[in-house]
Amino acid sequence: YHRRLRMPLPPSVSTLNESTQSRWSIYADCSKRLGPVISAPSIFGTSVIVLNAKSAVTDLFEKRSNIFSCKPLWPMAELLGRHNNVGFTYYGPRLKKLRRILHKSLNPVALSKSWAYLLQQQSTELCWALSENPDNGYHVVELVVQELITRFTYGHKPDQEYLALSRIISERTGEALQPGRWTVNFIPALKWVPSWLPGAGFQKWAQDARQIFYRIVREPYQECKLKMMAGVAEQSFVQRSLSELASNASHREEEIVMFAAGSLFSAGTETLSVVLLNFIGLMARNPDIQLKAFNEISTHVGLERLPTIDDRRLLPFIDCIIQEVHRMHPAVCLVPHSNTEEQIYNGYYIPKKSWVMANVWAMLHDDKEYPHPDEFTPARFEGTSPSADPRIMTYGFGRRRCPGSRFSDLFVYLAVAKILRLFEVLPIEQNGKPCYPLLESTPGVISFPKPFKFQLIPRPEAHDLLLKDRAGAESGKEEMKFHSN
Ligand code: HEM
Repeated sequence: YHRRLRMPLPPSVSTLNESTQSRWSIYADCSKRLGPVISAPSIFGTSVIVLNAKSAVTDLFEKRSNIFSCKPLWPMAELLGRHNNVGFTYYGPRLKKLRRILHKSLNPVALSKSWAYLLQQQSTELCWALSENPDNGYHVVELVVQELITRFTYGHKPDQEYLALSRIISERTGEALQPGRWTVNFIPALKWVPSWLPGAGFQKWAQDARQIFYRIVREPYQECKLKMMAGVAEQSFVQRSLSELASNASHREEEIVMFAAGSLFSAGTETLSVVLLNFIGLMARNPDIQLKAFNEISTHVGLERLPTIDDRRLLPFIDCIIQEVHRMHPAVCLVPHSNTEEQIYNGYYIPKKSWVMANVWAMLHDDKEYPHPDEFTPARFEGTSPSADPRIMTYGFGRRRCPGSRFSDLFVYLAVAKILRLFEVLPIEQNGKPCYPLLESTPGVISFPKPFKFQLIPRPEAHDLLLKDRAGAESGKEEMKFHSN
């Protein structure tokens, strides 16, 4: 009470008119007047603090990570069972176990030893699928990324049913998180109200979604276990993690593997698709940048083969493009954390269990750090220090930083380098005029570009190179097979 009386909350943004501007850019504008730390209209009756500067995010999410590594409370999402997912798990021993098991399969050594093949193959598949079905390019990107994540997690491609159920869960989760829609989000005790009571229809709605959620988490996991017992499981996150567990592992330990696996589809597919779609859209608007990248590949890798992971250090301009794509359009513009204790920061009071959001978009559009931030200029990253790299921010912070960042970054590199080697990306034409992708983003937690169309013009030898790469990948497949007995 003493602190609460003496310290003010950060200066507040009174209204949000999201019809004309996204929330992150409204917060960025306000912070120019009010300072880097502001408070926004509350969500579910809880204080919302927005951090618009890198220094504030470093001070709180990194230096005070013991306090700021929790996630906000989402009672309705809990009713859907989503608190079992890594991204919704509150900070504590369970989260540490989940992240430890993910790290075992996603650390740099595991990546180069175990997943190089999958990343190489699936990035070539992306180029092949795009060349086969260019009119539907936007959805091709999403589908290939979904295949990548499911193959990594369970060792096989997703079937139509799994994709359909995952889509339902993603939509239901979005609805569960809608501010103001559910009373239980304001009064968490309603979680315990039985579904037969009048007015408790939300319980039935949540129960249906929860059953679907548990199905998509349990069924592929059980299938992978059965394949392991039969000795025919492909290498995957589940297969690796289970084979490392002791033979007398408890049910709880197995559950950790199951829920860590069940988190990856929702955490990895949309974010990764967004980055690739923004890349393609930005390329369609920037032919000169494509040419510069193609020349870099032609000079340092040659035109006889596709770029590989080992070529990465030879292609600094490709990396500049990737950094600039992340900077222009971060996949997650507002990254929410929560604090387990009340805090004072720069003379302001931050109540316990606030929503504290890092405004990644604001930090990456700060014109002091990135002059002319609305212009797509990959060359701004030529020779810059690693501290300017936007990926320090776009993959999150402190103890919650994205565990899939290295895996994802390697895939983005391979996809970008291969697309730039194989194709020229052009806008489609309408009435004889180029129709450039607008790349307006949707307002959700993950900011997808609105669907757009593009054309791909093959560069020399593109088709032959793709055929050769696919054949090579197929013949190396046997090495991936895992026989547990
Ligand atoms: C370009 C693609 C991606 C981007 C931009 C991205 C970004 C993020 C961000 C911003 C967070 C929240 C971090 C925080 O709260 O501070 C996060 C969390 C997470 N990401 Fe990613 N991610 C990507 C791809 C992936 C992939 C491919 C995987 C899995 C293989 C993955 C797995 C996760 C998981 C499990 C979490 C939850 C971590 C936790 O809450 O402790 N992500 N990611």
